[in-house]
Amino acid sequence: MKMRLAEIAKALQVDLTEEWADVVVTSVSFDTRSLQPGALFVPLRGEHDGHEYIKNAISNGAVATLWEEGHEGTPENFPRITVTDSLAALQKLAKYYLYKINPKVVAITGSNGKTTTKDMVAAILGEQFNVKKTHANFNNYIGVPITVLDMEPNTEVLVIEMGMDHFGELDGLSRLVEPDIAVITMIGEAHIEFFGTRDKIADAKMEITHGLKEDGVLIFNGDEPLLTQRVKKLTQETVTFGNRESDNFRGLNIVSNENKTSFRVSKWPDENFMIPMIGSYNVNNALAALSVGDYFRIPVKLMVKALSSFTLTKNRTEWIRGKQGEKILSDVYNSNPTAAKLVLKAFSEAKTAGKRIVVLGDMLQLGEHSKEMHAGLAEAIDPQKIKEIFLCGNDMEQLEEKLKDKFDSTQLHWYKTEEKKKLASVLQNEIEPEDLVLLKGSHGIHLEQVLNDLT
Ligand SMILES: CC(=O)N[C@H]1[C@@H](OP(=O)(O)OP(=O)(O)OC[C@H]2O[C@@H](n3ccc(=O)[nH]c3=O)[C@H](O)[C@@H]2O)O[C@H](CO)[C@@H](O)[C@@H]1O[C@H](C)C(=O)N[C@@H](C)C(=O)N[C@H](CCC(=O)N[C@@H](CCC[C@@H](N)C(=O)O)C(=O)O)C(=O)O
Ligand SMILES: Nc1ncnc2c1ncn2[C@@H]1O[C@H](COP(=O)(O)OP(=O)(O)OP(=O)(O)O)[C@@H](O)[C@H]1O
Ligand SMILES: C[C@@H](N)C(=O)N[C@H](C)C(=O)O
Repeated sequence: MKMRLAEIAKALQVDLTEEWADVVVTSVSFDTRSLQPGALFVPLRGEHDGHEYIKNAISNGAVATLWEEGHEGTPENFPRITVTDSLAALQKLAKYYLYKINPKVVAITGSNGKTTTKDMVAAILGEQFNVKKTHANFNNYIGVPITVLDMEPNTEVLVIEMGMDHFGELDGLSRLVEPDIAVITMIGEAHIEFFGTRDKIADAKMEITHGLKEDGVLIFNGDEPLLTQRVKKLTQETVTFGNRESDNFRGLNIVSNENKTSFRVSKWPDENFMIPMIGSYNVNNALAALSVGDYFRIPVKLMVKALSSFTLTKNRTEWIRGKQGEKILSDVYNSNPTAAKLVLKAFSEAKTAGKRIVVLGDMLQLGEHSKEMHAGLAEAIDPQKIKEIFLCGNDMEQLEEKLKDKFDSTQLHWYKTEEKKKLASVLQNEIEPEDLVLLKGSHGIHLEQVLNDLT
């Protein structure tokens, strides 16, 4: 971006000291640890208050800052815009910048598959448009405005991931970006602790349509009755993807192995599609992305090409070579029952001359039924396929109990969350070069620490 402070102050409808009017901002940052020279610093509150880091911001090259009125430590003689609430100002500035750049907006949500679908959509649209996509998993009330403000002036399409774990969050994000296309990948159990039922998760996910333009489109998983029921109330056009005869984009002839998944699509029966990743469930993500590409009239041959070589954000079923030559399937960004069962089943079919070893971390935010949901993973763990299991976290102890009749004590290990180092050490001694290792656990369990010990 390139905006004068005078323009930013006008967008925020606040006063500005005249001498600072021509200061030019080229980016916006809420974290001095990654702030780039030329940035407008936006102090936000986490465990600490971002205002404490103003000196770091200045030394790292910030040219101006937002500053909440009444805050101590005001940086005298440093360009600042005084606001009531810096987070609200960040969101308001994002809204202004979005209108200024005026891209088409594709908003993506769902219990699983948001990031994967976002990456696929960006790859497909990138064949013919200047695309800005969400960085990593920046998908909330901070991440979305930061993504908007990170757009280049020539951005034609904004592909934005939207996450939520409470009612009202997607409502706010949707009204902020006013999507032309909204995508709901699926309804699972992620964050069910805060909703109680999948039914209520579906209600929350439908909030993504609250800002959807009247001539916009909702693209959703037609295999999900919780969605097919709810979309009937919409005035906007709807498009479905999935595995039903009636779906606009239906997956066919799906063949998946550890490195790639090939499939066909009902709309283009003569085209062979391939995604360079394990897991037939990822075909639904690809179908959602193809639905978006079709809306933008991307030629199918370009969509085939884009999907065959797209770059997936790290730690989503990513194969990594371990120290001993083993292959590690890293799925450590997050976990919930649907995702865990699906990746366990896909991993169980991966070819190997050695053992398949599974490391499962707790699935967080599952609420009152968490323990039984953890035990329920047993249905996806076949002792004929999985030779050794390492479990990490309080609720995974339920799964250990459930598996004791299938695995003996040399094959089944449970550790507390804080014992990851010990888990990694024992695991290291079990691993042989031909083995495959799956790592899957919630963000808060931080299995990436085990991954780091193995690589
Ligand atoms: C407010 C904030 O910036 N938090 C980030 C900060 O967290 P922390 O509490 O450690 O901040 P501090 O107390 O250390 O610092 C306070 C502020 O000062 C800044 N600062 C600090 C030190 C310094 O030297 N310089 C500084 O400028 C600092 O940046 C703070 O602003 O740091 C963490 C580590 O980097 C960040 O992780 C944290 O970011 C939070 C989590 C955040 O929301 N970041 C967004 C950009 C984002 O989108 N993050 C996503 C994850 C989003 C997510 O969880 N999505 C959910 C669904 C939505 C749930 C919603 N209810 C919610 O609460 O988010 C999902 O399921 O996907 C990501 O990073 O992946
Ligand atoms: N369509 C899908 N259905 C079920 N599980 C999926 C699907 N897509 C991905 N997954 C599983 O969810 C994991 C996370 O995928 P991805 O990061 O794309 O989802 P996400 O919705 O962004 O997740 P999070 O909200 O945790 O960031 C994958 O590694 C895989 O295990
Ligand atoms: C990424 C974050 N919002 C999230 O989903 N957290 C899970 C539940 C966790 O803390 O593991």
